[in-house]
Amino acid sequence: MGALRLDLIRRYLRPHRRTVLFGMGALVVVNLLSVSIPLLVRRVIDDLQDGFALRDVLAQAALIMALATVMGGVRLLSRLLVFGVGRQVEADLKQQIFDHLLLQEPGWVQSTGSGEVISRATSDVENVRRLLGFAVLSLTNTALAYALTLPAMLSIDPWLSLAAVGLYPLMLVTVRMFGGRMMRQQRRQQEALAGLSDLIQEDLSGISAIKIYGQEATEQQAFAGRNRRYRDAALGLARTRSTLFPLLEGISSISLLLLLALGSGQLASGRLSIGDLVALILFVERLVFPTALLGFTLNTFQTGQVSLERVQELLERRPLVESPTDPLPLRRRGHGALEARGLTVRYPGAQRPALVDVSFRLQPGELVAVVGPVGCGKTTLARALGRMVEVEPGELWIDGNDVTRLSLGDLRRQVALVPQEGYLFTASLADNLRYGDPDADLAAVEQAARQARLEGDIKGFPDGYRTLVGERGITLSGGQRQRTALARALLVDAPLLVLDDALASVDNTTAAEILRTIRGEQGRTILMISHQLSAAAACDRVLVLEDGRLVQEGHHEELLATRGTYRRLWAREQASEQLRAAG
Ligand SMILES: Nc1ncnc2c1ncn2[C@@H]1O[C@H](COP(=O)(O)OP(=O)(O)OP(=O)(O)O)[C@@H](O)[C@H]1O
Repeated sequence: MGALRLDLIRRYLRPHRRTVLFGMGALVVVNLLSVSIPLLVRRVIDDLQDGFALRDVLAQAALIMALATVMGGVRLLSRLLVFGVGRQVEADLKQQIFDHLLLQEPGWVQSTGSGEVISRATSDVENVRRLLGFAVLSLTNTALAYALTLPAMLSIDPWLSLAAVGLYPLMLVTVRMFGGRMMRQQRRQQEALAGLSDLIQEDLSGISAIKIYGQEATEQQAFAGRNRRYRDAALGLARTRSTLFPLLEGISSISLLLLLALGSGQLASGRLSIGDLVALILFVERLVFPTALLGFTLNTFQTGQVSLERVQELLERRPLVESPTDPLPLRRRGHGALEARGLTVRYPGAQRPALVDVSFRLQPGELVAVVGPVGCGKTTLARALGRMVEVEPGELWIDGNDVTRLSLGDLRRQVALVPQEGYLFTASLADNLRYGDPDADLAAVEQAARQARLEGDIKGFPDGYRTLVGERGITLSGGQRQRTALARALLVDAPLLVLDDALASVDNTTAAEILRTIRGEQGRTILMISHQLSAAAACDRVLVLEDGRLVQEGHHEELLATRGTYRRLWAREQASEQLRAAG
């Protein structure tokens, strides 16, 4: 176990210290009451030896019952208070993690893996909740139980008391031994269950592929394997539990027997009253639960500790791309002038940069294509413009402003990025379209849909703009998805529009119409990344990238007349089109 992060525990508990203190106070009351009850019972029994007075006995019994009831109520209160703090910290942490995740750049989320991030935001946070709720409560309770009960027992008969609780460390050791195994088995069972649900989810999403390739039997086998693993994990856990609990009961019964055997000797010799013996029995019984629980608590501390660190590591991760602390004020829509001055972008951990010393200028209102072989850095350029990857100061300028000096919010209002695969949220089509501007009215939404040539498709949808799309909604075709993503970006009305192969699934005539409309209506600068050189031919200018470098720049005709990458790519495209036409 690493060093106990008391600093973190304190930090999480600080906002709730009053509640925690109240909870602890309640625990003190509970433990005082639970020590006083056996002492009262002892007095009643001893008084009975001197003669039976019904009224006195009834009065004492009523008092004991009242104390027991108060104790139950206060115990409940202490649990509600301390467990409530655990739940509150859990809710706060989840919110904090979620807010923090939204600050991270997309590349980090992709490289870390959503499974890892989700596990930290859920299971680790739950372990922290158990540490701050259950573990804190039970540790305090055990400490108080021993601190108050043991002196009371020793005052009755020290040797008998020590003999009775002498076996209790054995109980602790047993729980520690089995508890560790139980936790590992619990984790294995959870993982097996997660594996099972992952497979169901994946197979349901990929059901078409399973059918096309006739892989039902393979998938059934895979499922049977995971199902078996889950069953074995669950059985293993049940076996450990059903060994541990009888063992604990056994140790506690031996303690009791020892107490009765030795105590009856003391009774016979008159060194112990019946009341003393009964009180000792009640005390010994009372210590069983806190002792056994201490073992589980130590395990909870151990896992909670690891989880605390994992959650903290996540929360301390600084996003690579952050808003400047003193951003330039930007009050109006810009003109969409863009300039790259020696732009160089390197992905974290990459051997070589994805963009190297790229320089170019775009005048407001220009339509410029970016082309180049696969992996030459086109998408990276699009990401750099929206600062989805880190850009060095002074290398990228929009309307004369260094992009790193603009707040990320302002920058992203100036640059609308349309990716090849626009993500659709499970919501109405209208809400998906107004995602970047939730207050946009229906007229604006309709205008954007018209500009992106999506209107005709929407008329064919069951509920028009109210049609549910995304995971749980209707499936849109590739072209419809792309035009939806484009309309979403148009609605934001940014002066610089970056299309990352965003019209690849749209036919050439429609794509040309869309481009004509969107550049004409609002005076936008458009940077169009494309795999199709025929689309680039219609642009004002073409930038040609190769191996992350800008190798050519000019109009389509000009570039064709020059020996170089563009002419090579063009020849290749023509050849493959001829092949397609022939075949
Ligand atoms: N998140 C990332 N981390 C590390 N390297 C990356 C990352 N994304 C892209 N790269 C690398 O950077 C280089 C440029 O990639 P980029 O996606 O910009 O190329 P592209 O021209 O858009 O490719 P394509 O034509 O396939 O769309 C490639 O070598 C790619 O492997």
